[in-house]
Amino acid sequence: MGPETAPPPKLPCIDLSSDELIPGTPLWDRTVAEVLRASVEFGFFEVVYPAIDVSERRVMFAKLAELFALPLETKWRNTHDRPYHGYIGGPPNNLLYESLGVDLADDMEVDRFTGLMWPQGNPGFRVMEYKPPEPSPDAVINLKSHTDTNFITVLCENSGGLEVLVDDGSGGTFAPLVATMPGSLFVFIGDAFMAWSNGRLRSVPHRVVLREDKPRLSTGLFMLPEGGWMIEAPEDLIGDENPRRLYRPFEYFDILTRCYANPVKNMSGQQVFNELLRL
Ligand SMILES: O=C(O)CCC(=O)C(=O)O
Ligand SMILES: [Fe+2]
Repeated sequence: MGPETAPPPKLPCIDLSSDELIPGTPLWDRTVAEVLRASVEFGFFEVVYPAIDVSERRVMFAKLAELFALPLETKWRNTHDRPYHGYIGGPPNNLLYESLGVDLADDMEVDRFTGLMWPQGNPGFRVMEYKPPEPSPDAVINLKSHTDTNFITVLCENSGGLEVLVDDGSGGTFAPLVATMPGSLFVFIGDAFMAWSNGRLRSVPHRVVLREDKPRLSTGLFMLPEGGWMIEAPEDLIGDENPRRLYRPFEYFDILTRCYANPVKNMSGQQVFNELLRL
């Protein structure tokens, strides 16, 4: 048997598709309140945002499949001195998960990346491919449970497999994130945002489990703070609920390095924040 997963509960889904979603309108204020509530209660939400239409997504995922089909030697060219920014996965480490990162993905960086990989353009996102287990009678965890260390992650995926830890009143169970609309994106609050918000927003453990005999492709936009700055919760977020700062000031890349310094690959970001920074 594969890892256990709960049936899908009602998870937050926020509609950002309306042209009338303009700052200052009641619709804007209601939507902001929904985003805040989902970030506090769940630490993630689905976004209905059909700006990338279904056919564009199909083209993008076909390109990504070509990208991951490149020889390993080509993908290895995408190196980076920061953990989790270059190429990850592939043999001999993990046959079931691969990812390629493009840092500060402006036009120049995307050109540099595509120059390494390909002559044509590609979106400047970290892209992930998960291979189904072979043969695949059972579900297999392709990406183990973790919280994201950064501020905000936006995921765009071609098929299911993503699961989040939801509170079931007895320590939590993993529930599949099933997109309610074909154009949906998934947004996750990361540990750095949790600490910056003085523990108000939640960073939620999630994982990837493939149950179908079909590879999963996913692109992620990972919003990180700039290096070299000390980050701490603003005064406004110290109040009735949390009358003092919960986390020490931190420099983001120092924390990221500590997450990956652990020999058993990584302490989860949440563990690092809680063990090293919690006041
Ligand atoms: O495959 C995905 O969409 C999730 C990837 C993920 O959770 C991560 O890279 O932090
Ligand atoms: Fe993640």
